[in-house]
Amino acid sequence: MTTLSDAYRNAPLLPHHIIPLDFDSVKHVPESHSWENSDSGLLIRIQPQPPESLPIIDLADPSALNLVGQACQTWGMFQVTNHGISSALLRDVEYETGRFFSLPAKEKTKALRSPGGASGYGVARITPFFNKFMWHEGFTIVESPVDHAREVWPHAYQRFCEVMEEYQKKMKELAERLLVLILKYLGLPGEPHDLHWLPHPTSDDPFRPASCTALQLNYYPSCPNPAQAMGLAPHTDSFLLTILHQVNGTHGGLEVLKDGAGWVRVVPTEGALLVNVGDMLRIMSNDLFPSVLHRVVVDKTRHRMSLAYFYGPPMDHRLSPILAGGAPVRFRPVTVREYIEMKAKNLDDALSRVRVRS
Ligand SMILES: O=C(O)CCC(=O)C(=O)O
Ligand SMILES: [Fe+2]
Repeated sequence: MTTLSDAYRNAPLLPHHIIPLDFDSVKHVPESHSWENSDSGLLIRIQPQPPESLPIIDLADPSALNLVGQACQTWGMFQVTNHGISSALLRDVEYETGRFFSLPAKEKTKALRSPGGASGYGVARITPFFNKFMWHEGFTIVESPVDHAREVWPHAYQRFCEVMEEYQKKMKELAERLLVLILKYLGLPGEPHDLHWLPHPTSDDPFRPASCTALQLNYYPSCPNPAQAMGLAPHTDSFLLTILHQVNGTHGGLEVLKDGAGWVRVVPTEGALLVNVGDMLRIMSNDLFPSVLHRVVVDKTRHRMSLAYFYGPPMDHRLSPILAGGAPVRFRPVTVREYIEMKAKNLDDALSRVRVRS
């Protein structure tokens, strides 16, 4: 079985594309992190639209299937309540995430991601595609964080690992529950034999192939001049679904590029989780669902944390559009592994490389 690390091994990163700035040590935004004069023009701040337009869906609502499907189609993003993740578990992951990021830089770098690795501490994986660095630190967990956590806390790593593993387990259940709804909405018939990695409604197959997942802990320190900085540059997520928990109450920081409306601020709803469509679901939906560009802006006085759980099919699964009603095929088949490798080398161009018709 191939793993996420195998897919990244062919696109190793340079050390300066892994080690974050020691944000505690700077009083001004250094040139390396100032997007103000960058030619990308990404920093244009468009007046945010009213936040209430992003759908909030109660998963206990009998019409959840249609509401989720429609939100995927119009926004590619929505918030969910009644998601089954306890507030105690959310508090625990927030605490453990904060415990890691509040360590001195020297301690955090003990968990540094290796150049060709998928997991560990480091800058955002999209960094090499931009000529400026982001106001961000990340910690990626693929399955168990134990190897890296043990480097940081040789005698106190267990709690961190237990909490992160429990959270991933619950996130996986939620992702699969959402995916079953979404695939039904797309008109997928009863028991598709090529999607046997999804849970069966009545019997659990112990030999079910492992889906490809990762948990990304994000930390955005407060910034002396937020207008110059970029928390996370615009990108789309690669996998089928991302489930995002935004920590720090309601002040937000995430913005989504909405067709015709510009950058719209996503204000977190207390207790809700945010779900967004990734490129792989865009492929499976034959372009019906957009995988939307999103970015993060930073704040002068408050740091922000978020936890993004990425869920995809097993690495060897061949993604191809589910066709209802004989629509023309928009994407050629591609394996999960091929797509992740393409994205690691081409970022925004990856999707156009599998597109056969626009
Ligand atoms: O921090 C956020 O709100 C967004 C994080 C994100 O987009 C990601 O990790 O891919
Ligand atoms: Fe993202």
